[in-house]
Amino acid sequence: MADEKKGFFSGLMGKLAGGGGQPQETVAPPVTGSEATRPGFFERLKKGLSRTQENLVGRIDTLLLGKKQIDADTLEELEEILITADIGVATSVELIRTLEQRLKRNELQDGEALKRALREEILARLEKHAAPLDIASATPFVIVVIGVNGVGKTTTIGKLANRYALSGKRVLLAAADTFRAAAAEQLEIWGERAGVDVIRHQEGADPSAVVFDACKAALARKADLLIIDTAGRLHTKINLMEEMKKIRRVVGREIPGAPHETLLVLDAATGQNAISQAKLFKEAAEVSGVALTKLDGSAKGGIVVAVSNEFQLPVRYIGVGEGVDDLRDFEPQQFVAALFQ
Ligand SMILES: Nc1nc2c(ncn2[C@@H]2O[C@H](COP(=O)(O)OP(=O)(O)OP(=O)(O)O)[C@@H](O)[C@H]2O)c(=O)[nH]1
Repeated sequence: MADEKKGFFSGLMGKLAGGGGQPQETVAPPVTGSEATRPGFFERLKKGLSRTQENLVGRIDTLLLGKKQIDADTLEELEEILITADIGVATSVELIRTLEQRLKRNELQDGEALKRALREEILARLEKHAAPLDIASATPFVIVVIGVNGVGKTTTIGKLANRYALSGKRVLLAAADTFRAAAAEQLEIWGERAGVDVIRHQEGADPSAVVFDACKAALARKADLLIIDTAGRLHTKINLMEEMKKIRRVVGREIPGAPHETLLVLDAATGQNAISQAKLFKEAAEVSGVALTKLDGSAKGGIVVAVSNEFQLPVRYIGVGEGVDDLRDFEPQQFVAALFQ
């Protein structure tokens, strides 16, 4: 990690520990530096995915080493690798069935052909559900962000705010996670950095009231994008459903057609746990897209495939680091190229 990045995060933590009254100078300068001094995103993606690459492609290479011929046993062993690389049981079985067909058609002459076929099949599944968010499709475009604690929800909102503000969009943030004061404070710090206003109330306030004010403010200030941070907790499914219903009702009443996106943030490093969260949140909260964080340093990047194929949820963004420019639109071609480098 770059020193300047550490500088920002210790600054941010220091500011949080010291309470909200500290002067703004305590926040260190931009996190990631310019693109000129950092490797390009594809390089960072490749580096970030290196453990997943080892866990998946590395093990496939070992399996294929010295194999003269691909047969049913090879595919059986491959299935086990796919499952343990967090691609998910259903998707792994589906991939193997397709490869079996290709084997029967004599399309898998050797290891290279098998790898190529697997890459094509994974890409086809990712592309089927890929759909980058077009925030210009409505004004203001409203994103409600949900996800359990610690998955990188606030960081993701901060990165999005920064990115869209930099591209000239008028962005507004709403701190509707009113359960913890720290959540709103953290959001404000990201807001300050991005030069974006944050609508917040006191700790313990009704999240819907924050949402109501934020919608009014977004309309009055002619915002292009309103991002709402919610507690989105999963105490019980009923609780979450009720909270989300209320928020959606308020948003929809104030801004017809909104929310345009209910974005679920998942921590890729939690593997199967993230898969369970996707299932539960999809049932309870009408999730329309996913941001997968912490792909860097995780061996469980296969869940990108599981999430989109099993739950038919578009992966909108991927996070490959703590830096402000470490969150990007998910691009299947680029992802698969980085994985099968
Ligand atoms: N390595 C890495 N770290 C990340 C990424 N995204 C977020 N983080 C880190 O994950 C930690 C948790 O992020 P938060 O944004 O505070 O998570 P949250 O979901 O808002 O959590 P609460 O505030 O507790 O609800 C922070 O230390 C972030 O810097 C990522 O893509 N890669």
